[in-house]
Amino acid sequence: MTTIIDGKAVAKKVNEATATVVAELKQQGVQPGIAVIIVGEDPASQIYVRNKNRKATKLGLHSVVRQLPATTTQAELLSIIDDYNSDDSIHGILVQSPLPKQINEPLITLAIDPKKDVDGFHPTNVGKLLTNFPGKYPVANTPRGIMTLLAEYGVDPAGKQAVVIGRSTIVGKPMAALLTNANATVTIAHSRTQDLKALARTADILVVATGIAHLITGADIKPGATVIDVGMDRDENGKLVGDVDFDSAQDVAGLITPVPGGVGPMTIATLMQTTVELAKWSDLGE
Ligand SMILES: Nc1nc2c(c(=O)[nH]1)N[C@@H](CN(C=O)c1ccc(C(=O)N[C@@H](CCC(=O)O)C(=O)O)cc1)CN2
Ligand SMILES: [Mg+2]
Repeated sequence: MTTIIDGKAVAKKVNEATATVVAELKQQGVQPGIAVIIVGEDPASQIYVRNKNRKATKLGLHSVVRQLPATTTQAELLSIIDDYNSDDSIHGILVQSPLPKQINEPLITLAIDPKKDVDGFHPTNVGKLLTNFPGKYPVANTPRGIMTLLAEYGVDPAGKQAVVIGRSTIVGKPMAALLTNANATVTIAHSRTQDLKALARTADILVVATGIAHLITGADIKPGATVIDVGMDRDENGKLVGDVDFDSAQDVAGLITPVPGGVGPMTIATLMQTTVELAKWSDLGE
């Protein structure tokens, strides 16, 4: 029997908890605020940003979307980030990725106040994650959301073999750090990994974040493994599919996330959760 992990249901649960915390914070005179900056007209990014704004407003947050033209310069973007860094009504700042090529993305990440870095991409926060630093700091929302899914479905990473395919700053690297901190034995694989599929078959927990449609099939999965598909790809008919071939994989996996409806919904739910935490930590000094 394979369990299909219901990301929508878990996201709903996370959002309900967030709404409760927002109501408590408002009683104490604090309204958590998020600013999302988007540069250019990438259609997928437009949808994600609209969904973030809708969800934030629905949960009672103060939500600002700053739409900038694709021709925005590095200096202009830095100046806008600076404004939000010193705006007390904003607790979380997010610059939607990808950015146009004239923008130096690492320098943008560095410009965000680490205390308002709701994506958890600032090197200060990445360093804290990597060192399993004590205390409170933001962690990248997609991998954090995946940890929430694992916990909800009773998958304890401790002592397990985990393979993370993909080494991005948004998913692969923070995912590997979170699994390591949870006492899994973690291997990061990527496009230069030799015999990737044999490695995938060693995983008790397999996280796939490559952007290659159907890279992993049932034949590459250890029977009973937990398979987490972060991919959002288009197949030859333009249909949204994952990096895992769900049809063949679901016969082999113990637990598996679908695309859509698995990891995706957790990204925005966890983003809202993180924004509210940042507000709590800064305004209530927690
Ligand atoms: N600054 C950031 N940029 C980007 C991030 C990020 O975390 N921070 N992540 C992605 C895009 N993303 C949010 O920004 C995102 C992607 C997917 C989903 C989602 O809900 N997916 C659904 C399917 C949606 C569809 O039908 O197209 C699902 O998988 O069920 C939410 C947010 C890149 N940029
Ligand atoms: Mg404040």
